[in-house]
Amino acid sequence: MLTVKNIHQYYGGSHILRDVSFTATLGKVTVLLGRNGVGKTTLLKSLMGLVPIKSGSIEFDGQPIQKQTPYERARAGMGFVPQGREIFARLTVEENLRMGLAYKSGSTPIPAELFELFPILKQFMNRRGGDLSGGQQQQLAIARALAPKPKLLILDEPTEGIQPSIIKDIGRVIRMLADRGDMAIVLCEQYYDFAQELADDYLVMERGEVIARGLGKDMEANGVRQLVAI
Ligand SMILES: Nc1ncnc2c1ncn2[C@@H]1O[C@H](COP(=O)(O)OP(=O)(O)OP(=O)(O)O)[C@@H](O)[C@H]1O
Repeated sequence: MLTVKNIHQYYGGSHILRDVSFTATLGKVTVLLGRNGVGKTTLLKSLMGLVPIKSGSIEFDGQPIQKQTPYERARAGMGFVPQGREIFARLTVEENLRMGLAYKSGSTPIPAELFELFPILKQFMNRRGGDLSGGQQQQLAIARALAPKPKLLILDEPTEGIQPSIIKDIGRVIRMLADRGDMAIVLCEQYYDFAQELADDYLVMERGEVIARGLGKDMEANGVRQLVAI
């Protein structure tokens, strides 16, 4: 589904991503771990085309996409939940969800399934995004990314600053989406237990490089917890 090969990225003269390669597969959650500042967000932004890569290739659904704009990547079926959520605070929940459908035709309805996944959004449909709790905003950001039915969902630290009950709900949704088998999920996460519970595959980054990888079920035995401990 997603094949990343040998990508390098720089901010000015700083070499941030160093020869990063990995794949994400339909039906699986690929977890990306690493301490603060190792380049995880930069990697996710590179996948979405939000920052340019210097070299390497990104193939999505059989097509090279590294030259495509973020808009084209979204249209191709890549969904992104950014760090810090970035919902539109002054727009209502409904309007935020419609933003997720912005590149579809105007008549595309908001999928009813989103309200089964996150019932609170139905209840707060006319409330402004900025008036939701952090956890509700995170659910909204995930629902907005899901609205156009992506084939790949990329999430950047969805548990950051979120209360435990909502973290559980978000975890259940991620597992359910992966188990349906028609979506690949890339999850960047600092919360180790959450990451381990969801991981089918894992990658650990350090100073812009992938330094460890394997199956989620082997994370504990492989000492990943120690690798990412602060
Ligand atoms: N826009 C930018 N311009 C210059 N340097 C940047 C920029 N964004 C990030 N960096 C630097 O790139 C490196 C990687 O940052 P990045 O945000 O990708 O790390 P991260 O692993 O996602 O960290 P965190 O967990 O804190 O979000 C850091 O050294 C950071 O200071």
